[in-house]
Amino acid sequence: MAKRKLVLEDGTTFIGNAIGSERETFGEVVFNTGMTGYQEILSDPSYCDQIITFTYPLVGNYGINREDFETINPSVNGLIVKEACEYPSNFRAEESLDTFLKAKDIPGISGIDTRKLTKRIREYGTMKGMFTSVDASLEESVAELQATPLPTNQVERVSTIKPYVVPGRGERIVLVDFGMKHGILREFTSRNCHVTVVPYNTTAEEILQLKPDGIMLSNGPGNPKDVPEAIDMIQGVLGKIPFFGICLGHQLFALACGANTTKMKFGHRGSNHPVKDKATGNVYMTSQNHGYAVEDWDIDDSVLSVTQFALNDNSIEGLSHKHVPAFTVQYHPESAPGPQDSNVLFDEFLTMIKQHSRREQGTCLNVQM
Ligand SMILES: NC(=O)CC[C@H](N)C(=O)O
Repeated sequence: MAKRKLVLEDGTTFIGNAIGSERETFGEVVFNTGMTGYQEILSDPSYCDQIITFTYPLVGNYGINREDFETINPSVNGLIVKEACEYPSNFRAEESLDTFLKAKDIPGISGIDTRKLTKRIREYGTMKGMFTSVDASLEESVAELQATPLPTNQVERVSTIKPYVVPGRGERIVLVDFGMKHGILREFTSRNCHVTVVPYNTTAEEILQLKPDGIMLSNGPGNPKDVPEAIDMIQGVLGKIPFFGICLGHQLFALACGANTTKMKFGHRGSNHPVKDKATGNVYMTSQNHGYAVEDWDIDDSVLSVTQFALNDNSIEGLSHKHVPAFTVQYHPESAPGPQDSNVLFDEFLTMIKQHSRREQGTCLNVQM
């Protein structure tokens, strides 16, 4: 098997086996602690431009199937694993991990000590890294890594270019696609909603013209501050239509309400992050994938309530607006992959929509009287 080298910007090197495509890539190296779900994770557009290392030592054992993609065009820049299974065994498997990586032009490296790599990232924070040939000069690679900034503006690359409709007989939802996981769309279609998926830069006026009952702000890659058009849009529709936001959608909602976001040291990526709901005291196990978080110290508490927080580091995991129907979570209630403890949030959103429309109708009746 051909060899490949992973170089980090601090000069740490790992030599392993080349898997996937031949491409020599560069990206932010992040780790995911999920024990399963590699297909969903590799195809989650929120990982655009990043190189993912799995802490679970065996990846690929149940292959790749047709149903579990979060998008069919993954934008991840690389994969790092301890052991990549060559011969998957599962009734749903249609191809091996390596075949999939080659078909999607994603390079990877196997056979390295992913625990050592993860400990390094935990200690120093996420770092830039690149795949090179084994005999490439370390000095040159490190100089290149240090001189090359991480890419920005990923949302415009992964969002849909044109709006499209998935018809249904229930509530009319406008789903703003910042790099949407298809799991979010599936949650609405399974509840019979009529979903219009729109590009990330759709304006408030364009959304209002669609007369939605509710607006869903999707997850997405990169820094929320790279998407100012979405912040304007949110300010333009807030209070007119009920809102629900997930992950990047949560961060954009916070920015639109005057809060701030900041980059975390190494983020939250995994399938078992405990989150506590302040009102009920319930703890949910959640699926997470984020490198930014809403800062808690400058939230205007006359506008926003912090509804949930992470038990691992106390960071903000949920927000709701104090005066208008809008709430958001930092984690992934659609799971895909991960536990489904918080899936009920989609039902709560549909209940919020019904209550809002009853209130609006009540207001109209009062006006007529
Ligand atoms: N999954 C997401 O939506 C991620 C949001 C954002 N890109 C972050 O890393 O924090």
